Amino acid sequence: MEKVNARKIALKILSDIEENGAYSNIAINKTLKTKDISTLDRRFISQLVYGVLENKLYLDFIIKNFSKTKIKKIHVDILNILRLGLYQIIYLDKVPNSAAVNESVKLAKKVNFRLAGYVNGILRNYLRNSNSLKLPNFKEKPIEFLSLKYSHPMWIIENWIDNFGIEFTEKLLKANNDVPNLTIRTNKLKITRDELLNVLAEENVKCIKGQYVDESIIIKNFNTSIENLNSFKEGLFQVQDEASMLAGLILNPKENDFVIDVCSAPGGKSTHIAELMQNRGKVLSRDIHEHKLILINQNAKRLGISIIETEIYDALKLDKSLIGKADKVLVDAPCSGFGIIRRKPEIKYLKNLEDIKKLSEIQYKILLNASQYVKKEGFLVYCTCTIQPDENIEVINRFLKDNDSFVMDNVNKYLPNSLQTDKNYLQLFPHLHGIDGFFICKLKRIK
Ligand SMILES: C[S@@+](CC[C@H](N)C(=O)[O-])C[C@H]1O[C@@H](n2cnc3c(N)ncnc32)[C@H](O)[C@@H]1O
Repeated sequence: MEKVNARKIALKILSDIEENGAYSNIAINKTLKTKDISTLDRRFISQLVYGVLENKLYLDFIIKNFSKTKIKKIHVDILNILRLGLYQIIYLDKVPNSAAVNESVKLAKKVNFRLAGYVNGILRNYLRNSNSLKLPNFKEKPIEFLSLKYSHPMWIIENWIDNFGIEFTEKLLKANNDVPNLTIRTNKLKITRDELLNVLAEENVKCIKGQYVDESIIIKNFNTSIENLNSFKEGLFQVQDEASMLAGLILNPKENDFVIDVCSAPGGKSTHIAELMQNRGKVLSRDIHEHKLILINQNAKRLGISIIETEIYDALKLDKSLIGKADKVLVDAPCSGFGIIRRKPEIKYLKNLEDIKKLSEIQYKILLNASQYVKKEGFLVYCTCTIQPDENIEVINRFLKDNDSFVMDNVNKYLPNSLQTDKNYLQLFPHLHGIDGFFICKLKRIK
């Protein structure tokens, strides 16, 4: 195995995210898949990338304090080298401070020899004077304090305090910086969960049963690419969080149903739905992005599913040929993604309140079109991986106000005891449920 420089790889991934808008999970997987990297280095690279993204506002607060050059004027690689160095100093006990500084200086020399001294100066200055750095006082400036402590933009914190209260918000902010579980869904067309647990044990994968869903398995301490496992190649499972699996279970598709999934790529839910239907009937899986439809076909093939038909289609346009045709329709709408900040920490810095407003308009229009495809007595499930009420229950309330042919179908009958809710719909939060933040609501067409 060739010697790799984990910090250099982490730097490249961070700059790719910052400059090219890459998603962290995809950028990390892509890099780790193509390189022969030891388990230890994989873990270190992921830790560095996620650590910097999770704590970016706090790290930048420190840099602002010790740098004469304004943050915006610092070369992106040098800024990320500073963030990486500070992250190691503050959060990684196993990395000696001297190593964090020296390795950062070495990296800086490769970017621009003259800036190595600048990097060295800031990191050493922080080490000497870290005690002088104080966060704003919580009582006087709670939003600024929380924003820096947990590195979330102030507008999100204000919004969450308005919606959920301050104590709830702080717990949510803390959970958003935790490492999420890697969870997989047993492909029950091919294997039972118990059998899969044995197969994975033989492949030296440590795992336990999931918390809520019968087909779920949580993988522990796994740092090589999951796609290299034979069990994956043979289609015995699909990577999917339990929150997403619950959407399929709440839709509750039956054998020989006709199901339409209007925003379906990369096919996590479509393939689950097809499995729940015993691969009998039809799932029409649509998406606006053609390149993403390929992923659905690849997943379906690997999982041994033949009832999924993929089609490029803009869900904002009504397809008259499908009106009243489907037994069940799924709208897994494009959303802010604020339920999965643990998986993609960069998204908290990318969206603003205006984006949320625009998204809720799109979500409402997609829901309105999709509702027309549902047969009488058929069902419509609307879900998102966000916790914003304006993208979730407010979209549903607006829809129900305008459409008296639908009523809410209580989700409790599809849920385990530990997820029973006093609402008709399900809103999951990472700090309360230990899985992704997710919203799921089921509607029934009554006329
Ligand atoms: C939340 S993701 C779907 C995830 C998928 N259901 C799964 O479980 O794997 C939302 C999807 O909506 C798609 N999308 C966004 N706008 C769309 C539109 N106007 N019409 C159809 N699909 C759209 C995106 O390309 C994205 O794949």
